[in-house]
Amino acid sequence: MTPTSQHEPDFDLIVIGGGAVGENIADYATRGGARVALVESDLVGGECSYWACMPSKALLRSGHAVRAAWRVGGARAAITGELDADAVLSRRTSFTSGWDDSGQADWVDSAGITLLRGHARLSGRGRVQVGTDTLTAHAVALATGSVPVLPPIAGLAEAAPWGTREATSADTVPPRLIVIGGGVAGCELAFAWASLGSHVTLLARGGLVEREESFAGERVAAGLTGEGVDVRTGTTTSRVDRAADGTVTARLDSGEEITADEVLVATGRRPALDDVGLETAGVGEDFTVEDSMLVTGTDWLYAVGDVNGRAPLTHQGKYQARAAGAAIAARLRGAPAADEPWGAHVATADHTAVPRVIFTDPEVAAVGLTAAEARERGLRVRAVDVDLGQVAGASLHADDYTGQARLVVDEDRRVVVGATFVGQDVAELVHAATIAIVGEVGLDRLWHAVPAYPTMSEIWLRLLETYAHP
Ligand SMILES: Cc1cc2nc3c(=O)[nH]c(=O)nc-3n(C[C@H](O)[C@H](O)[C@H](O)COP(=O)(O)OP(=O)(O)OC[C@H]3O[C@@H](n4cnc5c(N)ncnc54)[C@H](O)[C@@H]3O)c2cc1C
Ligand SMILES: NC(=O)c1ccc[n+]([C@@H]2O[C@H](COP(=O)([O-])OP(=O)(O)OC[C@H]3O[C@@H](n4cnc5c(N)ncnc54)[C@H](O)[C@@H]3O)[C@@H](O)[C@H]2O)c1
Repeated sequence: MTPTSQHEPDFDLIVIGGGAVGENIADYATRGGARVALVESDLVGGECSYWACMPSKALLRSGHAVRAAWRVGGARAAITGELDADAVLSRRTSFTSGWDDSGQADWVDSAGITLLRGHARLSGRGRVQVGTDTLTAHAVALATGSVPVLPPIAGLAEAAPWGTREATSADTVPPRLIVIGGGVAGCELAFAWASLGSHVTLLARGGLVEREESFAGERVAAGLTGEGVDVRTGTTTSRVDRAADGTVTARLDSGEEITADEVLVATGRRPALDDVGLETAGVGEDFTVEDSMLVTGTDWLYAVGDVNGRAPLTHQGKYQARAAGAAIAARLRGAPAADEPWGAHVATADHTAVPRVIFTDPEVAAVGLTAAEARERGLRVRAVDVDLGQVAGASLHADDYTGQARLVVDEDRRVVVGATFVGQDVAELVHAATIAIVGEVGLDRLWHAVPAYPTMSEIWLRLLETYAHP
């Protein structure tokens, strides 16, 4: 990537894709002194701002607030009406700025980044085509995100189902909704629309949120059922049809048919690599990246965020972007990259310390490895489980609070390698666990991290006590 060409290229760095990740690479590289162009074909800000994290969490939040009050004696009496679905939808819209990206485009401009609108395509080393223009750069970063996968269910494509974009931007509540997919998006959106008054049927071919500890999926299923969702696990959908009156019918392998007003498909995503010209860079779609996000086998092409498939979450993509943006700027200056593990220019935490929060009720907040994953990696681990409801802070938080916490402890190093909390409002508990894992804080030292009384963080004390006295 050394700037050796005879003609100075148009930019030091061209970033393809202006989602949260692309914006961050561009920003960090610009701060490091690079001349950067950011190319976006749709809305600057990408999926997270307009059709994913922000609108989905806004759809969920109002229902969580009402249930939280309902669970506290005294506060319950103050709830005298129903959730106002129209107001929830309009609050959701405010979080997307009405799907208007001018605020984010202004920020790009103010950060000194050149914003180009249009579809970008690689056309060889350091060359990017945008419309009829071909631009050159020392380095190119792909931050094109991911696209939904439509499963091969007969009739499904013709039935024009909702994807997550439609489910996060709809402005009316379908009276009946079928959700296909029991992963994170399926569970969150089933919960959101049920809380807004839709009668939701969730069709999962296995269990729910199966990448997490199994108790997480079981508790999420109970939460969904409590919200009125008809949860069908271990179910295969063999056919979907939309009738002339607009209703949709899903036929299950059992022969049962379920009819609804809309069907949402949330069955996973794949890297967005269609028509990006990867072949012109001599790279296959099964590429891998180094920890600085440099595509293996190249010295100028980076792939950051959902597109590299490492940890498809906004916070993790932005973390990769900070590392990659700074690494690119350093390399352009001819400075050595800090690419040793945990250095400033690498995303080491992707391998061992990715935090995940599922914003259903109960919430699931987890980081690092599940017990099963740790064992698959050959670690000798012990799982320590504690009932979250035992903690004084939790019982104050909500009457009859129920929840569960698990630490996964590496018995050889006596450090935490995984943690999972399931219960109302546990999202904020996970960062302490992330710090313990990243910092490799020994269990003996963790005893000195005293949780304030009476907070839910006292769960840490119970977990350490249970570890010491199983
Ligand atoms: C329903 C849902 C809810 C989610 N909730 C959360 C959450 O709560 N927390 C969380 O951490 N993560 C969440 N995620 C995941 C999160 O949305 C993604 O991890 C994140 O958006 C990835 O950012 P990105 O910048 O890599 O990709 P994207 O946000 O997809 O941005 C990529 C951008 O590139 C543009 N682009 C693509 N190809 C080209 C091209 N050839 N030329 C020019 N531009 C191009 C696209 O238009 C897009 O704007 C959720 C995902 C979904 C589907
Ligand atoms: N709170 C959050 O952080 C959050 C929320 C939503 C999405 N996301 C991100 O977005 C990504 C995509 O979410 P997702 O839920 O679509 O993916 P996912 O991979 O979490 O879940 C996909 C689900 O679909 C199921 N599935 C696949 N094919 C199927 C079929 N033919 N029939 C029935 N079920 C089928 C899978 O078994 C799995 O349960 C996630 O990986 C996550 O990174 C994050």
